[in-house]
Amino acid sequence: MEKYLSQLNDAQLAPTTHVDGPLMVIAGAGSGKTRVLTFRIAYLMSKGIDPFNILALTFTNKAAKEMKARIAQIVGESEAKNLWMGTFHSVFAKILRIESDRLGYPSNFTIYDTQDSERLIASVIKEMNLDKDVYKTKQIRSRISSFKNSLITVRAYFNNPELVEADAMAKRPKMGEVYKNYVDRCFKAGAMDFDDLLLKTNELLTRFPDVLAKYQDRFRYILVDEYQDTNHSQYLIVRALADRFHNICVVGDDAQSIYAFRGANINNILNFQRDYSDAELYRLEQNYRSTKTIVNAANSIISHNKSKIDKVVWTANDSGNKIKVNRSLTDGDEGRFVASTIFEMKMNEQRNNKDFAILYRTNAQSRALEDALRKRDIPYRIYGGLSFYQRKEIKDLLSYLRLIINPADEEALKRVINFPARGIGQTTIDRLIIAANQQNKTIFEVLTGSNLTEIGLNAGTKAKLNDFVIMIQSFQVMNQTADAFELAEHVAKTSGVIREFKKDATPEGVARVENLEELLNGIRDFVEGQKEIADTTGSLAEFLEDVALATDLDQEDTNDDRVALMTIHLAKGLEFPYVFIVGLEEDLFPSAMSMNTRAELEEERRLFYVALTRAEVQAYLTYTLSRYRWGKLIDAEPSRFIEEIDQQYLDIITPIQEQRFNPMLSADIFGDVEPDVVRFKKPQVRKKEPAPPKFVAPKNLKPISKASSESGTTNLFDNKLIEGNIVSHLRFGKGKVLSIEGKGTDTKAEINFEHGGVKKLLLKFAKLDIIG
Ligand SMILES: Nc1ncnc2c1ncn2[C@@H]1O[C@H](COP(=O)(O)OP(=O)(O)OP(=O)(O)O)[C@@H](O)[C@H]1O
Ligand SMILES: [Mg+2]
Repeated sequence: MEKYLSQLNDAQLAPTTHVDGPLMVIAGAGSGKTRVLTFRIAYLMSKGIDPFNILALTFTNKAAKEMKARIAQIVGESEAKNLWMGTFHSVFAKILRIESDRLGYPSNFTIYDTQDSERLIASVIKEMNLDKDVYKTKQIRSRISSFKNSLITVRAYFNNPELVEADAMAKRPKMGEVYKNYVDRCFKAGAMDFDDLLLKTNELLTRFPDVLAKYQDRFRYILVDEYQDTNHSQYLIVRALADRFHNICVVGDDAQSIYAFRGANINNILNFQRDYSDAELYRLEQNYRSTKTIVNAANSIISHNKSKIDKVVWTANDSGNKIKVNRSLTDGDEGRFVASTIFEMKMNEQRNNKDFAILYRTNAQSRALEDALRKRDIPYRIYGGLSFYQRKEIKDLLSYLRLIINPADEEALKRVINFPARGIGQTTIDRLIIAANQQNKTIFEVLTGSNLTEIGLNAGTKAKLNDFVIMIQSFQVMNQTADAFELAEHVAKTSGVIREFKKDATPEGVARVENLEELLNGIRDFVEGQKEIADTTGSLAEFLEDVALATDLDQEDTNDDRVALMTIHLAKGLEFPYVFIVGLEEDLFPSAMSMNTRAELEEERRLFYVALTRAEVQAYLTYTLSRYRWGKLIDAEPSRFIEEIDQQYLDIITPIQEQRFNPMLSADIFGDVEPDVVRFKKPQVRKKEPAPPKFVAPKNLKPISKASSESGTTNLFDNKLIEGNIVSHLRFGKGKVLSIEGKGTDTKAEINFEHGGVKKLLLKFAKLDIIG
């Protein structure tokens, strides 16, 4: 039997080695569902199934990457890279590009992010002369999003009197027209929003039976992780694709369904056996992640939910410490408690920053925590929130790049036509939009093909517009030969974007310029990465796709040593030795907005279950007696969830801060929390199975030959790089050379990197330092 299969228990082995026919694994947190999915893919490949025929859908791109790296370790990189693996959005964006002409879209369609969609909606509302206090952009966008996720097209909307009436009742009688205009404008701009990526895939598969047949034939084996959180649109796609071979494997946990508010439908689990009458159902019961205390406490919490599939979760791990519950006076105190506990644990237990996660219900809670971590010099990273790519300066430059690839992209054009200011006013832009609407053209087409005098523009304005068009066209010409980095750098300079931000000498302005430089670095990295990796091509279009589909968890390199801060929603599927769940107060968690019905409250409880089950060794629950919310200090009450946990698993910490509370001391590094509150015994957790053979660089290795100059490319193919060398790479970190093949400028090395797994690099491009 394959060696890796010995890393599974019998219950896990059964679904892993189930090859043909539908199967579903329903099991509690930490029981190895994701592991089963990963190993099953390796197993299918070992049975001769072509990786091109396997489609695996994950919750984040990061999860897909990790899964692929794990599979590569088992079956080899060259095989693993042919798997179709990623989020629903990224996989189907790829397919939509291939099939775009069927739907009348260009293959270089832009993907609008939430911000682009909101801007377009705001623009439509303004053009329609509607009251923006009634037609609120965010509300309209989320309504359109839910239409799309329920596959309610514009036509279906108008054919549905209930929907029309509901909007009339809500004093938004023009909702349907706003929806229609928004959809038309996206289409004309050659743009899809996130929800379109699913909606259009459904349209593609229903309207074109030959396309459906093609992908049914391609994806003979389909696997879906976190199945409990698929929405209706995703469900239909999966069902259509699996309809021919029925080789569909879904894994999930109804107790972790936390996206109902975004349309996730728990019935997808319940209906699985109805859809596939021969479906095999597997259950896993043993949790490998957490201590007995955590597993039992989580079980006691979820037992309060009425609607659930009953299941057993137990663990052979040690009991571990009780869950610590800490009360603070204010959110500032809560932050200080968390920071000093982490500080102490690092000192006493030699823990790393990345062993800790702080989970909260809402992004707004991060500020107090950040302040406290900063005071203790504890490095942290916030996931979610405004991502790098949504910052103003970044979007400005990206909009130029988008326009090069897709000149129809209306949002990109509106963003940069007068940025940096070149004397093209709002009236001119409004006239252009009207002309484009009347002539059924894109704005760029109006600019290049129309008689601009006819639409009332004077000679001066026309000259300015002409300069703009010529600039964009010159970029397009350059795009045919230059790589994405050369082009982006040229655009940043020529367009004046960098110059504009450099004028601003405030710290904010300086930070913006740094961010732009960071973006350019990122593009350079991307281009070099593409050049290095054999058999791939890199282009500006590919870079933009990467950016558009980056999810909140995918940002930057996540391997460095930092405390993780994120909302519980984002933490799904992850695990950390130490987990703080903060802000456990009524109206915050459970959220005040989710307590109207039992169903909503049960979803909050599942969210709490997800949070608690992220912890491997120790969980902390914290709440405060007062908290700043909506700009004022309000009294808070402990969350009902704390009471609902079987109390034998809790250790209520004496709230020493109250006795010692003295704001003057709060900056004192040891002054705010009594040390013995946080000096815990060494947790006795059963050592888990040996970690997969991940490369770990030997400690204290000093570079012995610095092969690369600061900026130059290393010519390592004529250096004597040999198998077994330890090398260091800018992006992938340290790695070990597994093998070398080819000669001269074609020399390639297969390297197992700390960050990024096994990669095959062309040495003439690879920037490597030999360090051992
Ligand atoms: N048979 C096993 N032996 C040892 N460790 C295991 C085994 N099965 C799973 N694990 C480990 O237990 C942890 C939880 O596994 P995994 O993440 O696959 O669970 P899951 O069911 O997907 O959890 P979640 O519901 O949170 O997504 C991981 O660290 C995994 O490596
Ligand atoms: Mg999982």
